[in-house]
Amino acid sequence: MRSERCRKRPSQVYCVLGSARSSAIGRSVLSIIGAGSFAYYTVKDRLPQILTKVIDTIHRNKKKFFEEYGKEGVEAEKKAISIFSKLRNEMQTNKPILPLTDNCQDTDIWNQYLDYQKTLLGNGEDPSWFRSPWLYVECYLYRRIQEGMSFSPPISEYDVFRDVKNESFFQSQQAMMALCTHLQELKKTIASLSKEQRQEEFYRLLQVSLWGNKCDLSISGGQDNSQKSSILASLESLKSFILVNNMDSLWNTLTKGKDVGSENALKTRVDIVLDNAGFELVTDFILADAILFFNLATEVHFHGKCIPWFVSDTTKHDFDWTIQQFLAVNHKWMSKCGQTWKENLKKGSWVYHENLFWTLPHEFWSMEKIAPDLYTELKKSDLIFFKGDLNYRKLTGDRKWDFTVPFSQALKTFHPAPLCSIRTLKADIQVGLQAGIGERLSASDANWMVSGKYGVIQFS
Ligand SMILES: O=P(O)(O)OC[C@H]1O[C@](O)(CO)[C@@H](O)[C@@H]1O
Ligand SMILES: [Mn+2]
Repeated sequence: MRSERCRKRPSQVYCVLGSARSSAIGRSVLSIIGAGSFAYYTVKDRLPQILTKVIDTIHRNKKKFFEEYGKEGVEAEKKAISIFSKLRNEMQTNKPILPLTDNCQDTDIWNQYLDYQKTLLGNGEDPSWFRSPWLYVECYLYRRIQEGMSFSPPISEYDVFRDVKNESFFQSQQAMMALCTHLQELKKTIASLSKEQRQEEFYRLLQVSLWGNKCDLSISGGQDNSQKSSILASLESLKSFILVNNMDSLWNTLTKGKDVGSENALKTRVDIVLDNAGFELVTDFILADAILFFNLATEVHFHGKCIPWFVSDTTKHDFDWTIQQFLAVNHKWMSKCGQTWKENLKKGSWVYHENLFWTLPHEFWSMEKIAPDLYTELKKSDLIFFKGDLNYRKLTGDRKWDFTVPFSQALKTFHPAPLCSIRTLKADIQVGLQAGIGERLSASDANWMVSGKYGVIQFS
């Protein structure tokens, strides 16, 4: 039985297989083997914890399913719980990774990727939960959750992370209000701002968007991780935690050949590959709003996920829901923001895109082969922001690069347009550092790569 989510997807071009094989050559991939690594801890503790929360959420919604679908809804609840309990057991007992059976648009790509993983292991051995690349297994879990829901009609369309995403949104409302107020005040004074002041404001909002990335619900195992207070006041003190800060390159890219402040901006397109819904998404909206308002671009294109992903990642529903919340809230500046954002979408100066590639396990350097339509779309951009940790892992192939390897080298062949990662560090991978920095941090703080305390605004 195929779920709506599977069926209604726009048809997209995918080439199964392709050059993924050669991409594995070179640096070794972060693997789960070896107790003590962050990858091992993720699969041993964090992912089962997330799955347990999924089971609890489905159970908590039993009444709602009954009200919506009657007895069938309750049957579906039971079925989903049984599927996910079995899945948790597979994971915890290190069973082989199973092929998908749900017949969606990306099912074959996933299954061929599994075959490919098998060839990498050799000796006819099957990849298992603890004997596979970390990035692959973690992505696979979310795809299995999607499959489990598709086998549980009529509740298949239910987003098992919606409750926790919405809760986290409401927890950070104060911080959102502060941001919206700041933006509206900025808009009032814009005419009197010099080029340098505009630049300073742009930098401020970039940093807000960076620290917004602390708030993901995957690192916290699904526990509340929202931004409670205004982030603006903390920016100065957080500056020293930005390990790579290429904000000048971003400003130069967006202002090159332009008279900043003039109304007649040349057609310029910025893309934001979104990460988490909730506070982070709002920081991205604020940044996107300011980019248009400062005439740094004429269009902002957002890219979201087709299925619930890494707990808090933004889907189309989250995107629309967030704007709806802003429109409905009883706060002058929040609703003003909501109106502007709704109009932007209507006018086409904001555009939302979906593509299945974002919920595949592939490194971005295989995008051109696997999802050529998406690669072509991104080539139209003047600057692409990649938000968050998972995007960074996919940009750099989740490889054990030396800290000083240039970012553009770690991207291998992925160069659709000038791009920038805005990411707090939550996985043990980092490139493009000045010599000695990585070693110094490792000596003073064993968790510096996974705590979310450090960040990068890294341009290529
Ligand atoms: O929302 P983000 O920033 O992509 O982070 C996702 C999380 O998933 C991971 O990539 C793996 O669990 C972490 O490194 C990170 O905490
Ligand atoms: Mn995320």
